[in-house]
Amino acid sequence: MGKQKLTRIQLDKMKADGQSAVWITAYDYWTASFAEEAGMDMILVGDSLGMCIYGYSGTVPVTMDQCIYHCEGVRRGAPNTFIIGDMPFLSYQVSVEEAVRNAGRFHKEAAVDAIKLEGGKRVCPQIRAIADGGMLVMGHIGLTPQSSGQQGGFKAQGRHAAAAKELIEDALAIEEAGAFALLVEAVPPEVCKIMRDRLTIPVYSIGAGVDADGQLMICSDVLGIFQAFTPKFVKKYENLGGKTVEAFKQYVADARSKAFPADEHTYKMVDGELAKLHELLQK
Ligand SMILES: Nc1nc(=O)c2c([nH]1)NC[C@@H]1CN(c3ccc(C(=O)N[C@@H](CCC(=O)O)C(=O)O)cc3)CN21
Ligand SMILES: CC(C)C(=O)C(=O)O
Ligand SMILES: [Mg+2]
Repeated sequence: MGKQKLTRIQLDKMKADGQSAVWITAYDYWTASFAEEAGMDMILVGDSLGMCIYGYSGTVPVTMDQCIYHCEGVRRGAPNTFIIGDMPFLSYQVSVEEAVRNAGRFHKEAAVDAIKLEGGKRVCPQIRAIADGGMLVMGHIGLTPQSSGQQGGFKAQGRHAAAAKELIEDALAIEEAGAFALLVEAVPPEVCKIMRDRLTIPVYSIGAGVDADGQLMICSDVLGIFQAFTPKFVKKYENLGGKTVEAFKQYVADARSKAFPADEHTYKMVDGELAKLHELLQK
């Protein structure tokens, strides 16, 4: 028997027990299958795929279709893991109706377990409507890449008392609107701890310190395959970028020197058929 997919009831219990839920992003089949094998509690198919997979400089260009396709692959790779679809820019901002319809698309077309969207009080009507539609919604505050223009770039948030107080009010409003969990990104740990202590729902951190109900990291950062920049909160556990270049260089060298392909990489003609072929070619 494989592992059992978590439910929100278990996620709530993990918070109550002080047990960290650990999750990572994945954008494709094989990363998802490794994440499931490694025992991740959840997988986020982040709109960070725009940067990590497509090479955009931000997440704003990412479309619903791109998110759905990547969620489908991730679901096939991790059939027994709680998967969260990340709603891309303009899939929920225009109206509550569009938000519900697009949240529903993630569920119908990609069999996600929940969706996540960015913003505080200003997206609470959308959070309420999606929850009323029967879906699990996760909030996301602090550094919110889809509004990086307003934030003046990818900058840590809530470092001053007034801004921190606003973030805490956003967190409370998100819980009140019916979110099942909240993600806090690039915020001082003290502020995240206050949210974790004041909210009933789990509060997860990416770059918001250890005093949270769990941790998220981006797979491309953990593996060392994202080259454009390294957020302060990233810990690289591997250098797959460097290892990939090394492997590719080895292949180039072998193929150029004809060390590859070797005999064991080739197919043999059936016994006696080569002689027959030469005979046929004489005619
Ligand atoms: N690969 C990857 N990892 C991520 O964590 C990530 C993405 N992509 N794409 C979307 C956003 C962008 N992210 C970021 C980017 C930078 C910082 C950061 O630490 N910025 C510094 C310097 C900012 C400055 O002054 O220029 C900071 O202190 O806030 C944090 C999160 C998080 N997200
Ligand atoms: C950076 C995380 C929180 C995210 O939303 C994503 O991966 O898209
Ligand atoms: Mg995102």
